[in-house]
Amino acid sequence: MALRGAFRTRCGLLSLLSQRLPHGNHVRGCVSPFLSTHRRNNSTAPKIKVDFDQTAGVSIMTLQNPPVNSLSLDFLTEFCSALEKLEMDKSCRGVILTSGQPKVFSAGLDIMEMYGKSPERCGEFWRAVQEMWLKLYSSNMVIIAAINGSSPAGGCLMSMTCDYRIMADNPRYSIGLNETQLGIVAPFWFKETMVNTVGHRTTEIALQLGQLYSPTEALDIGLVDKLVPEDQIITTATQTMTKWLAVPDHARQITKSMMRKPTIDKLMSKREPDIQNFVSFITKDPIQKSLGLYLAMLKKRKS
Ligand SMILES: CCC/C=C/C(=O)SCCNC(=O)CCNC(=O)[C@H](O)C(C)(C)COP(=O)([O-])OP(=O)([O-])OC[C@H]1O[C@@H](n2cnc3c(N)ncnc32)[C@H](O)[C@@H]1OP(=O)([O-])[O-]
Repeated sequence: MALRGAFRTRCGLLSLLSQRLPHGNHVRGCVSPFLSTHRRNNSTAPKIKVDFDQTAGVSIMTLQNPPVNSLSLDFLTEFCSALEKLEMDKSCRGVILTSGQPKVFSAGLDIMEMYGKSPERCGEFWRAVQEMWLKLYSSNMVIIAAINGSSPAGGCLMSMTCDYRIMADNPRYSIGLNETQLGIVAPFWFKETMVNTVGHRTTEIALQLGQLYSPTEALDIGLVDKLVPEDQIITTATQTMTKWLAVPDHARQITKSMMRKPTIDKLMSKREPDIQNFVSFITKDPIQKSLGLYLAMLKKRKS
């Protein structure tokens, strides 16, 4: 499998571091204040904030898993549950995904979930990653990403599952599937999501290099659809949503499904082997060593 190839590389760690309609006008949701602390979120505070505008039929899902919205098992479980509730609520036709953390949309998969964990736990984690992707990519709702910060790896994957991506025009932010830079390999469904977004050749280059793109570069290759000043990102996402929701739901949904079904079916038919493949790869000593080095590097860069 593709993952095996990663053993041949010593990690490239060092190089990285440089949907119906509504009544009333009230806002629903599990509203809680953003955590101001810049520490790992081990608390039981909600990791997702959902604000539902019933008049518009649109929810804003704000990721709030400090410090960097990494996708931990707890986060993924809560996210999938929140998304499923919205999916089942026929009055909700659209979702805007954004971050409540400064500078970061999502740092991708929580590396701590892949480091020093048992095979059983790694398998549970990977099933949750698959579930997040399946729920987002196959959603009947219009999903717009308001990418107000960096979005590497799993963060980029999450963004790519959306129907439209608006990114804050800040050259300090980056987005891309940088897995190879950690000495790990993006699985086939990460790869196919990117191919479906930017095309085969661009994906080939991007994935091999583990390329992270600036907002301008991401717009150039079609990884994002629009750049706006950060303070206009939610307004722009809301305006864009109005345009998308003007299209009859059934026609848009069937079209979306036609575009995405082959990739979704592929993962559905290979879920268990994909989990086994991930577990056997990630628990190998050289891969664990790579992840350990990368984590150390992240901390060192901070100090
Ligand atoms: C087959 C598998 C496919 C894999 C897919 C993936 O998504 S793999 C994932 C690939 N993802 C990446 O390669 C992204 C790596 N991350 C980054 O590049 C940067 O954190 C940033 C640009 C997202 C934000 O920069 P910033 O200057 O605003 O923040 P900062 O850098 O100061 O970090 C603050 C704290 O968060 C910690 N931490 C960070 N990320 C992760 C994580 N994913 N997980 C866990 N922890 C993480 C960091 O160590 C630090 O901890 P400390 O010392 O407080 O205990």
